[in-house]
Amino acid sequence: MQYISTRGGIAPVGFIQAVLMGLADDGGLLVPEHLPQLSAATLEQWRTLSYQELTLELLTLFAGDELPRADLRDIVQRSYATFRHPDVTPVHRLQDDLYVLELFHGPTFAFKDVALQLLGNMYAYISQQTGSIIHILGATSGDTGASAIAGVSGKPGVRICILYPHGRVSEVQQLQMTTIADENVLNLAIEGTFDDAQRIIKEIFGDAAFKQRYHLRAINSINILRILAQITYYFYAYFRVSEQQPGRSISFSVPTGNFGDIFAGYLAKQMGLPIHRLIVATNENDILVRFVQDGVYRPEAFRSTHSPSMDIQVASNFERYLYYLYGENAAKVKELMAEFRANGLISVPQADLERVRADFAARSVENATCLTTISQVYAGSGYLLDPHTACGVAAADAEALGDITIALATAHPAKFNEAIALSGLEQSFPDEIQALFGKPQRQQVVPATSEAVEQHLVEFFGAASGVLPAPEDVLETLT
Ligand SMILES: N[C@@H](CCOP(=O)(O)O)C(=O)O
Repeated sequence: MQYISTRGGIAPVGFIQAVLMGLADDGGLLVPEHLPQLSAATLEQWRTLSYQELTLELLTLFAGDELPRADLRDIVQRSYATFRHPDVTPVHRLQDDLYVLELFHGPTFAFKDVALQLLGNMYAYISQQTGSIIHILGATSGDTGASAIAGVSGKPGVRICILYPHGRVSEVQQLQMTTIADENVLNLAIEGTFDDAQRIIKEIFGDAAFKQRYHLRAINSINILRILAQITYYFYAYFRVSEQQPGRSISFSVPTGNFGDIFAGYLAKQMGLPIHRLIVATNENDILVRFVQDGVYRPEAFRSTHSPSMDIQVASNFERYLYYLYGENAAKVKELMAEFRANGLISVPQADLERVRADFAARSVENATCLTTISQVYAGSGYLLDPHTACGVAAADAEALGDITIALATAHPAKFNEAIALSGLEQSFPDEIQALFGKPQRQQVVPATSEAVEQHLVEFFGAASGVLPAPEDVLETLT
């Protein structure tokens, strides 16, 4: 399997090069050259696989023979051995036609662990096999940062710097990042929003000389492995629920900010998993909902909400979706992204919008509805939703598709004690989270500019960058 850019400006690269490249060198995003198509017979065979076995089958399709299957199996096994549930991502029936897919059983209690445990182990493997260093730069609105740090912390050959919006993540999210004592971890709290943080890392990754000098790697969902690893749970959940509800049409409701999680569902659908619709569930930062409704993708004023991980205006994976919406036409994507840079919007005609709506429904959920959903679901079932999952459940209710709907439970409520308290509810913290309170924190507050961040990176990554090679220089030792 080869990987190409959504903007068509790079020569195809293999799986490991794609993981290492992160953002494509032409500023686009990497996508597989073709999407594997799965027959009904294959789906039937896969139905009985464990989560780990299913991940191995899916990843083998995308990794080809670039790394030995035994090594890939070992990476997968170690990645999910850290989860607290034997099913890794179990489903829970909440109401008659509504299930939640619990994605929060990993080390940091958020869905990001599913992909970031794997990506962390993949980076450590590449570093070990090639004797090279991995320097990671990532941006977070709260969950990715903690998961990424947990994925690599303490792993030799890997250093990580995370940018997050100062004062705009939950207390627990901040503690999960800043209480890590590992010297390989640097937290920069930037004076801006998540969109500023994401813009800064794209600018830095776009500076080819800087990226190369400091061997920078991505852990955000601009990295294609993030998306590929998240495909598994759509299959796994579909198999579990369709066993219980044979013959029913199944849709997914996905709380989304950066369009990465729902894009993984879209790929699963494109590969042949018979998902009916994907519901885009946002908070009041509703750029994606307005796009599905009006065909216009245009950022508006940023809003702080009870679901801070989705406080995002510019969704980085939207570009990957445009690539598929326009029949894998990289020239068209390049033109649309240039239009976005020049005019601050992308507008699609009605005929194209109909194709969007064949796959997606969309709802934004106001702050007040988010809180009432948490309290009402708790009153009705005793099940405590986190505020992001509450957006997914509220969007599923509002859409009333008549299907079985699986709402992705993207985080554990303990990560968002502020919103739970505002819903009038109390909760006890899992031990791992309780232990964070009162620990010393390490973070530096920096202005929201690439220059300010680059200064810190030079200091943090600088010394090691000159000593050890980049994996690309020694990649043949892997194959
Ligand atoms: N919601 C995310 C924002 C970053 O998204 P990613 O999927 O591209 O890593 C977060 O919690 O950090």
